Amino acid sequence: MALSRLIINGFRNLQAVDFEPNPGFNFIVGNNGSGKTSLLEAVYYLGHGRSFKSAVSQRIIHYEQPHFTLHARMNEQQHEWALGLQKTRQGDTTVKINGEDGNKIADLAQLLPMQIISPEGLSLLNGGPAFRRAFLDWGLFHHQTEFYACWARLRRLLKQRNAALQQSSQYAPLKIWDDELSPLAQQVSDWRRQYAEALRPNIEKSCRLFLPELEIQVSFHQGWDKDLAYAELLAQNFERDKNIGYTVSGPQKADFRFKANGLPVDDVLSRGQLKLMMCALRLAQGEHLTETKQRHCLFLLDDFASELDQHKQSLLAERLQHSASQVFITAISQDQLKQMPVAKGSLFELQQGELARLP
Ligand SMILES: Nc1ncnc2c1ncn2[C@@H]1O[C@H](COP(=O)(O)OP(=O)(O)OP(=O)(O)O)[C@@H](O)[C@H]1O
Repeated sequence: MALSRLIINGFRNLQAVDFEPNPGFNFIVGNNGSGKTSLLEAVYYLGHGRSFKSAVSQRIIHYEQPHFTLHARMNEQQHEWALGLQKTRQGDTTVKINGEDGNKIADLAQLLPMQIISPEGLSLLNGGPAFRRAFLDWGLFHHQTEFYACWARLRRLLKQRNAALQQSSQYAPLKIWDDELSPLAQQVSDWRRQYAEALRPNIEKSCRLFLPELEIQVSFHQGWDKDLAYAELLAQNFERDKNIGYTVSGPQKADFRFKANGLPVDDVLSRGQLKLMMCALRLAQGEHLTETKQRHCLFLLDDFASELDQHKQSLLAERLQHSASQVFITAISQDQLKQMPVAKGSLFELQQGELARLP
């Protein structure tokens, strides 16, 4: 999968960007504040319907514009898609696929599997479990067609159960929710466990390459005692859940933990090592998608050179090349791209939100 044209209007300081990306490497250089991260953020927004930087989409719209629009032309296995997304200051979102309205963000996300490696992305390793659940669920979204609907239904049921918890003094009225909720929770957990297991060899291989000095262990935790059926646990925990006011255990608390030499990675790894581990995980997930679904992720790398020594930079360049994916890489200057195969890709420069192709 590769974007063959990208048009960005009114997105942060990118007033009118229109270019034809290289199907391989795209290097974007520019001074601080020129719009490099914003360009990656725009591509990410198109594939996720949200930013990786800002929780409030209105702040992303150019100060003087009523909306932003993103258009892309995308090719995959001899098919071409025209994708469009517009977000207004009022919060309305329009998604168009091949000129047709009424599509959802999930439809765009399905077409555009992508991985981001950015300074914010370190939260995958040093943030809360929600970031690691999102990592697993990204994989399931692309591997298991029923996952998205099942997880959405489960989340709705949990919300309703939490509201009911505040009103019931007996367990009996909650059992109606729990009878529906339990099999869904069990199913989501089974899928997550299976995916985590399937991904493990890719993660181990990738970590051995990027962090050969460390023994990395990965483990999946489903969010409740694995020897207990979820329905049983909900009934058992009723009093505790009622006192706290919400459902304490379950798939909404699952985690995918990483240890280095037996210790939590966020405690022992340097910042550079954390970045390498993030690269290893993202590349492993992309590689697994290609192996199992014959699909290529798009890779977005913000501030590629920071924290990495030259050897690791060239290792990352090599792995990205090996992935045969389309890649967007930002750097302050061409100097920082010495370890990258610049001659094989396209080089662009951003100056105050204006993009120009360099020879
Ligand atoms: N809603 C907005 N409208 C217009 N400009 C904005 C908006 N939000 C942010 N900006 C500006 O857009 C510019 C682009 O920021 P961006 O983070 O993309 O730069 P960058 O090239 O990645 O910089 P750095 O190298 O410092 O990371 C900044 O000057 C920022 O102040």
